[in-house]
Amino acid sequence: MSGRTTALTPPADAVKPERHPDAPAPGEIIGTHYDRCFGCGDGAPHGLHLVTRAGEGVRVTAEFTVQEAHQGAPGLAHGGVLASALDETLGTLNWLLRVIAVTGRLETDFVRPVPVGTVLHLEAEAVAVADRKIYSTATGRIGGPDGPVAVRADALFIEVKVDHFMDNGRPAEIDAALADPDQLKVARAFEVNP
Ligand SMILES: CCCCCCCC(=O)SCCNC(=O)CCNC(=O)[C@H](O)C(C)(C)COP(=O)(O)OP(=O)(O)OC[C@H]1O[C@@H](n2cnc3c(N)ncnc32)[C@H](O)[C@@H]1OP(=O)(O)O
Repeated sequence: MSGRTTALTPPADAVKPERHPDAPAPGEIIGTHYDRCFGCGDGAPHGLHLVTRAGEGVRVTAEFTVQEAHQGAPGLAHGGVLASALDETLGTLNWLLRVIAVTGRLETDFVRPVPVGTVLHLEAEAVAVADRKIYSTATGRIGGPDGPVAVRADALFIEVKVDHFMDNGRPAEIDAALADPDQLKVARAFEVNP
């Protein structure tokens, strides 16, 4: 039984999120948006290396294998790492909406312990939009995509302008990302859909 805060209940005037016509097709892998992203980047050695796929509607699925570097208690995944996996999966929904957004609130239930070596099967869905606010929900299952729920989260993402990253990120990484000759990579590093 989970008690959500009112901040995660969509207001009465919220609408159903609409998948953007140019969103990746269902089944398509949504590649990493930034090489050094802890959630999905290949250049983050202890990162989660999450592989996310577009689903139907405004849904995504992802898989994350818990590594030794992700432990909290001996042989068990750290709760913060599991919350990160949920956050990353939820964040990827914004690619399907073609909206730049950041996590404002993330409420996580830890239902079952997750041992090292486990594949966490994640699924997320955007459920409502109200102005700049995007309400979404996610689960992480173990033992297979239809296995028992080990973690779940509800989240509120807030739409931002690209300036959010330019104004607040450390200049060294911003400059390095902007210097990439691959314009697609530059756009994606700042979470702008191509
Ligand atoms: C593929 C991509 C993968 C992405 C990886 C996963 C995503 C992430 O982890 S992003 C990183 C973590 N998040 C952050 O760093 C965000 C830090 N926070 C901020 O920058 C700001 O607080 C920000 C942008 C969220 C909101 O600030 P601001 O733009 O000034 O919005 P503000 O006017 O305060 O709020 C807008 C609305 O959202 C609501 N809101 C804002 N924050 C919250 C919150 N924490 N809880 C509930 N409601 C909130 C406000 O109440 C307001 O609602 P209303 O319009 O009804 O009055």
